[in-house]
Amino acid sequence: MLEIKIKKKLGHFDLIADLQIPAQGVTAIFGLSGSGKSSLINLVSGLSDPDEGHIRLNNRVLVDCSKKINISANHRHIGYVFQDARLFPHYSVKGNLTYGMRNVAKNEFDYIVELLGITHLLSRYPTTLSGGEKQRVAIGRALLTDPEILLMDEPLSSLDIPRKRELLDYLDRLSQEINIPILYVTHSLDELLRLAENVILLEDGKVKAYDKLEHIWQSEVFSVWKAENEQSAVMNLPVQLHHPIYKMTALAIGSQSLWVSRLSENLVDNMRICIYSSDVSISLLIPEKTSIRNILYGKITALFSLETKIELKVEVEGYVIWASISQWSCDELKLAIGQNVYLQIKAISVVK
Ligand SMILES: Nc1ncnc2c1ncn2[C@@H]1O[C@H](COP(=O)(O)OP(=O)(O)OP(=O)(O)O)[C@@H](O)[C@H]1O
Repeated sequence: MLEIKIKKKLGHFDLIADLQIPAQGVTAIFGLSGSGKSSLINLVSGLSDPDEGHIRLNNRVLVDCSKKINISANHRHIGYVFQDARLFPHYSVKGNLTYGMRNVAKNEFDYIVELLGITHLLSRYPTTLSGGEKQRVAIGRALLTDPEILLMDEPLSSLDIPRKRELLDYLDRLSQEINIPILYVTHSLDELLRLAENVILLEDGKVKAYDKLEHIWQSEVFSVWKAENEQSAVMNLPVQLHHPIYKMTALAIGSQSLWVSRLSENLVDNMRICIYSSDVSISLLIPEKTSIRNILYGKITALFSLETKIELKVEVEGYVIWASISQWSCDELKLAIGQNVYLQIKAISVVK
């Protein structure tokens, strides 16, 4: 566990955080430019010092202002990946990887190098690598120092979109396979959806929210980040079964099922999905003889009237799904809070 309880004066505001971050999975630090994201992880890495408070990693004090303890950055056992790879230009990829390497057996080295897809690059020099390849080497170098936590400060921000997607795939795999917690700074919704389990939402140096991604996504404070005029629901659902004939997988939403495309043959326990309100319509009777596979039963819990449409919040066995319909349909069906309805879901994006 990483415990952060600090105060730090930053230009026109104070950065204040009181957080307990789990010792596994990806915790994203999310917020507008200038909200204090990099400053927060710089305090953890030891690149800067808090004015007040303490930071502990797995019960080990990294810094404690009241006790005047401040462990230097190289002794914190922390891996850091910056926006730019910062490789040593005069060392080969292998030289970069082994620089600062600690407690790593040969088979572990091979495993990390393979996981990051850089085995074929070992004898190359940084100037001959693409941006994405450089970042993969930088991640490998950080991992090979045997860190207790990996800090990543917008590692994809300097890459073009195809390279971003490619590296995102590696990061996704990495986060599932390695047993090191990752503190990941980003202001990209794509990266958040794909990688984060927990999210720290920063605004002007203050923690506005800290919760599981699925909860943050539904929260009022997060609404400004989502597409204007369109609601969406993100859910992490357990896999129920794979269709024996069609490449579809059923996910359990309480006692009901949602069918989604099966993206890979790998068996996973859970899948994260996103459903946009524009893909959901409402029926008062159970729809019959329809091409739509996903029909759920739920209860309307809120109704928001927008300029051109109505957004309905529907609760399905504890999960929230949004449906977007016209004022005309809403009036004709006489929809109201507390009413039970069938949701017809036309499309579901499988996030991971
Ligand atoms: N050493 C410093 N002295 C004064 N102000 C600072 C210092 N470091 C950071 N700041 C200010 O603190 C605020 C937060 O900066 P920080 O780089 O942490 O934000 P950020 O959320 O990481 O932004 P970005 O997404 O643009 O990287 C900014 O207004 C910045 O100008």
